[in-house]
Order: sequence, then C-alpha cells, then structure tokens
Amino acid sequence: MKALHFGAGNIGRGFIGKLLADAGIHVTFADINETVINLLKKQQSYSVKIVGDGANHIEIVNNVDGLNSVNQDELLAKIQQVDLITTAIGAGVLKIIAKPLAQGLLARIQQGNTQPLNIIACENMVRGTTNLKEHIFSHLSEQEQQLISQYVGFVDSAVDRIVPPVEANAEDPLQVTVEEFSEWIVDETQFKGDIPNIPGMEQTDNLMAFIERKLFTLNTGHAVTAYLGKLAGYQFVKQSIDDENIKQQVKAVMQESGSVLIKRYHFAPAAHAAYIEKILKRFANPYLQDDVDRVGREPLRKLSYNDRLIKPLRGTLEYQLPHTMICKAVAAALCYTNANDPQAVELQQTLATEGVMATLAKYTGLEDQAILTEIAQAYAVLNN
Ligand SMILES: NC(=O)C1=CN([C@@H]2O[C@H](COP(=O)(O)OP(=O)(O)OC[C@H]3O[C@@H](n4cnc5c(N)ncnc54)[C@H](O)[C@@H]3O)[C@@H](O)[C@H]2O)C=CC1
Ligand SMILES: O=P(O)(O)OC[C@H]1O[C@](O)(CO)[C@@H](O)[C@@H]1O
Repeated sequence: MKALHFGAGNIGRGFIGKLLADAGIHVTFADINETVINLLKKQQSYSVKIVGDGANHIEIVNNVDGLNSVNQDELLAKIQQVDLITTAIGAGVLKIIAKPLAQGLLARIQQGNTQPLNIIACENMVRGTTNLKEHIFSHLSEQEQQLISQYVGFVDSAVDRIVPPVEANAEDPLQVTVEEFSEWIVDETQFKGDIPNIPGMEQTDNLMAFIERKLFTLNTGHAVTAYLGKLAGYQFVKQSIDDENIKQQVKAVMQESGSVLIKRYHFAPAAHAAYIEKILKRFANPYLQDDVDRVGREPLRKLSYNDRLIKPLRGTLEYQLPHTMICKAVAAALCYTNANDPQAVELQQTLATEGVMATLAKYTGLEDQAILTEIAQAYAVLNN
C-alpha cells in the first residue's frame, strides 16, 4: 500500500507519517520545505524521539521519501499511484492544496484508475476532511464531483499528540520529539473500499463525539494555558501550567466545556474528569519545551465560531450551563500579543480601532449582547 502525506512537519513526521510507515505503508511526504524534502529523498528514513515518564527512546521510521509539492507534475503523477492521502499542514492551508488535488483525482479516474482512494485530513478542526472536500469540489463541475464521489472516500478524523517543534539537531535534522500519548480516530462510515489496517488508527461511527471531546478539552485547555501564561509573562506551557492559579483556571474552563460534552454526548462524568486530569499532566510534561506562542498561534482562528473557545461557550448557552471561566478564557485570548503572528497583530489593531464589543462580534460571530458584554467585562479586568 502507498500513501501520500501533505506536510512533513511535526505531526506529519512525528505522528501520522510514522503510524503509516510503521504499518508497512510506503509514505511519500509532500511539502514546500525544500530542505526537509531533499533530506527525506536522500535518507528515506528519519528518527522520532519519544519522551515522557514512561519513555525516552528513539525509533527509526523507514520506507519514506519526499516530493516538493511545488512540482505539480510530480504531485499529479503521485496521486495516480497511491491508495491513501493524508494531510497535516494547518487548517488554513487545506484550500491551497485543493486545486492540485482536484486536478489529480480527476486525472486519476479519467485515466482508468478506479481503485478506491481515501483522503484523511489530520488538522485541529471539526470535520477537516469535509472542509477539504468542499475546497476540492469548488474546482470541479457537478458531473466531475459525482465521478470523484464514486471512488474517493473523504474521511474525517480527530488527531491528538503533542509534538512541539524542537531545535534542529545538527546531526539528525529530520528528528522530531513527541510525547508518548497518541490518539487518531477516523470516521469508519466514510471510507471507500476496505478500511486499511493501521495500528494506532482507531475507527468509530460516532466521530463528532471524539472530535469535540478532544478539541474542546485538550485544545481549549491548551489555548487557555497559553493565553493566561502569556499574560503572566511565561514563555513555556509547562511554566504556565505549573502556576497553581493558572492550572485551577484552566481546569475550571475544561470543566465548563466538559459539562457541555457530557450533556451532548452522555460521557460518564467520572471518566471525563479523569480525561481532564490526564490532559493537565500532558501539559506539564517536563520533557517537552512547548512555547506559549506556538499553542496560542493564530488567535483569530482560535476565536472563530466553531473553534475551541466559542463553540463550547455556545454549548453552555444552549444547555444553560455555567460559563464564567470560558468568558474569561475568551477575554485572555483577546489580550494575546505577538508581533510575529499576523493574526495577533490584526486582533490588537482591531481592538484599538473598533473597540472590544465590535472586535468580539467580528471574529467570534457571537450576536448575544449579554454574553458579549460579559466577555468585555472580563477583558476590562484582565487588560487593566
Ligand atoms: N503539533 C501538534 O502537536 C499538533 C498539530 N496538529 C495539527 O496538525 C497540523 C500540522 O501541525 P504541525 O505539524 O504542528 O505544523 P508544522 O508547521 O510543523 O507542519 C506543517 C507542514 O506543512 C507544510 N506546508 C505548509 N504549506 C504547505 C503546502 N501548501 N503544501 C505542502 N506542505 C505545506 C510546512 O512546510 C510544514 O512542514 C495543524 O493543523 C495542527 O493544528 C494536531 C495535533 C497536534
Ligand atoms: O495547532 P493549533 O490548532 O494552532 O493549536 C495548537 C494545538 O495543537 C496541538 O499542537 C495538538 O493538538 C496542541 O498542542 C495545541 O492545543
């Protein structure tokens, strides 16, 4: 079996590419980073360092190569040959790869390859593959869309492993460092053909519960740890979560979002409480140096209507549940500054020119004046 994976970054090499290669699948990484691609082509392998209380060892990933995705001919040819396409490139980049994917999928079928092909986007977003499919279909006629729908499965997934960037190791520049924990859950109802047997890829017919559980617990808590940590002057997530005051606030936010998840998906409260505790421990992993600016990156995306802060907040309104701590978390996100992050710069400019209520309405999509006011009040306290 052969796979094409877009994005030879932290999750690409440290998680998805590794699982695929470990399952005996030949993986071609497509990336725009020429240095990484040339190294992958040359070495056809790389190393993954696994760190945590129960582990500190290196595993070698073999049976891989690289392709510069700027080279359209090579990319289209590869799409003809593979059985699986995965991505870990960033939610905002899916639309960029949609056009060559549309061309490649169409050419593949028109040239007579009607073998099933499955596509799985592994991004931090709700139903990322469905989003990618919509971008791909925007480049195709209705007839072409129907043709592709016959042979190509668009499989949504939830992906969970903390893989921060590490300082380049001069002796082993492709090495990535990962935590022990990993969870990749795919929607088994969306595959075309047989579901590949990939140890570490779990199947479910109830994906939304798992996506929301992960995104609105780990990612919600992580973002709040980053934003409160930044406000307190910390550089790393670990420093922030080791601050007991911040830890209690992060936990309270996860409990508020958790009460929505418990109500919506009927998770057992005790099991969900244990899930929160485990995540707090993962944030405090002493072997990972995770910068608050990485975890807080792109605040406008993180403040959007369906993302990790606003969707759980909307859930508390839907079920009339407490939301004081999530409002404070949103306020902390509004305070996020980073001159190197264009979204953080835009956020601060908008706050300065349009004020907090208009800024909130613009980026969160919330219309409820009472909740906007509550967040604005929390912001006034934090920004004092
Ligand atoms: N790092 C983590 O711990 C986790 C990240 N994620 C998600 O995984 C995705 C990737 O994150 P990371 O691996 O951390 O990012 P990364 O920045 O390490 O890797 C992204 C890779 O995509 C490449 N890329 C960018 N534009 C491209 C294009 N047009 N064509 C081909 N390649 C392109 C970049 O050169 C880079 O190598 C994101 O959606 C993130 O939210 C999900 C779970 C964990
Ligand atoms: O990659 P994003 O969506 O910017 O958010 C960073 C988040 O992703 C992760 O890297 C992995 O889920 C978390 O560490 C963090 O919560």
